[in-house]
Amino acid sequence: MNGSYALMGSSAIIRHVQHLVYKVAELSTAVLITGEPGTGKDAIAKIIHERSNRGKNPLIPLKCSTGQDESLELDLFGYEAGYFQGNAQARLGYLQEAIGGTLYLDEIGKLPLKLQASLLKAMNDGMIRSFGGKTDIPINVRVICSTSIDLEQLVKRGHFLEDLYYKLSNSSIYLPPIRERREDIPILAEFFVQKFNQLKSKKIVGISHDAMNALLQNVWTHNIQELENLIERIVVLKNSGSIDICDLPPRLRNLVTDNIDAFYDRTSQVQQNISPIPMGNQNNYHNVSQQNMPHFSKMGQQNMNSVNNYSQSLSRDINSQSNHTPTLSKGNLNSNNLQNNYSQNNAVQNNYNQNFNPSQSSNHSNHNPLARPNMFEDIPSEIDQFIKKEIDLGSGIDFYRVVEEFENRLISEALRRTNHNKNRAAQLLSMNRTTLVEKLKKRATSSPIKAETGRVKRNSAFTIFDGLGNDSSDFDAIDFVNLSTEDSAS
Ligand SMILES: Nc1ncnc2c1ncn2[C@@H]1O[C@H](COP(=O)(O)OP(=O)(O)OP(=O)(O)O)[C@@H](O)[C@H]1O
Repeated sequence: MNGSYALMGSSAIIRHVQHLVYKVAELSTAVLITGEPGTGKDAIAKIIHERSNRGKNPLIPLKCSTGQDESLELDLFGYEAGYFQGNAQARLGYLQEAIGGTLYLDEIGKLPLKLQASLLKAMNDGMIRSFGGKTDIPINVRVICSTSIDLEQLVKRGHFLEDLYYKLSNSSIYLPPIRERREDIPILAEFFVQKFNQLKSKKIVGISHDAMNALLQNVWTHNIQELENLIERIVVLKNSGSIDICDLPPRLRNLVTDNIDAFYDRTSQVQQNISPIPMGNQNNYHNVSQQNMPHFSKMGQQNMNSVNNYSQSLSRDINSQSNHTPTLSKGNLNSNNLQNNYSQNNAVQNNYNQNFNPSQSSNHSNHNPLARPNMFEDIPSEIDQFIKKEIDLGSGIDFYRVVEEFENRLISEALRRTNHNKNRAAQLLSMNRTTLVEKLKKRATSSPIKAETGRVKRNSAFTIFDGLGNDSSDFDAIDFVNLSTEDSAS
């Protein structure tokens, strides 16, 4: 939990996360932050705490994956003097230390079941009793948790308390791996160069095109942490100049491609292969992604049009930088300086965005699987078609029906894209999970026809929008069935 308090990135995803961070910072409820290791969960927890009205009070971190069950329990609840034989001194538990502030439980999925129950009780009662204590102590503590394991799976297997899961996941933030938001790599890499320039008193001026090209194509199994460690190592070994391809480790040097379009096409295949794999299967995930990594040509190729365009457009664009890059900057790590240095690098980011993010560049508009500025961009045209059809039929438009259709379509699409994970679907739609569940319940009770089996058949509204080539009939049925089981508690 040390280091910078800045949240860097310009992808649609990171902007969405920033939005969620602002929203949950205003609340006092528990927060669950999910994502693979190194995606920035600790950083987000810190920012939420800093931005909340508890920000001036302590943020107490506890890693649930370390220590024995008993010592974790003592850490959390504390003990009175004389509780152990020969132990004279009392010790305050973390829950007490965090009073008025935040307790951050890292890797909550590793918390033993017995302790999960004690934590849930403490959260529900707002009271704890230390070991050897005779009275209950009121605690006003916000709990933020993080996990890189899929808690839903743990609940299903009986390794995690369902009630605790629902209490925590009411406000949840998912951080996708960096390979799903590669647009953020240049900005993060440049940010880390500045960070370690300051910390190590170095004067590295930036990252060359070839080197950045390789960074963009790496798989980053340990996500941002791996990128940060790499940049730190390079800055330590170098004194000045820019980071070039020869400064990178050999496995990265081989990633430079002579054809950036080929890279996008190949990466698209990789992404299609890996995206549906749930968080819990990270090992499989890495295997799959590595198997499918494209074979890039060796370094030194110069015909990377996109990259060359970058340098030509740099001077042209340097004066027209937008402020769209979210930077949540706080804290003690000379963040002002970092931000100042960093803002100069916005130019670099935007140029990389233009060259590597085809959604912002007409040259590549059909290629980019990496940037997802608008996850639902295909939906408005479907709605347009639907409206046209209604008008053509001469029946006019039923305003409320069209609005309802649009809402249904967005919800269905979000669920489909998240493999029916309601937490993530709610995140995609920037709505609370409970709101989503309510809407699904309404949808289930208002129109669908229940079959004898208890499953729910799609109503005609969904058929109208079945134009994506995806058979969503099973999906709708499964979705409503889930409602009566999984969601009845929430
Ligand atoms: N968006 C970001 N902008 C700047 N730095 C970031 C960002 N996300 C993560 N980092 C940095 O990357 C490093 C790894 O992030 P962090 O420790 O928060 O990840 P994590 O998901 O909590 O990892 P773990 O699961 O291993 O605890 C930290 O130094 C953090 O400051």
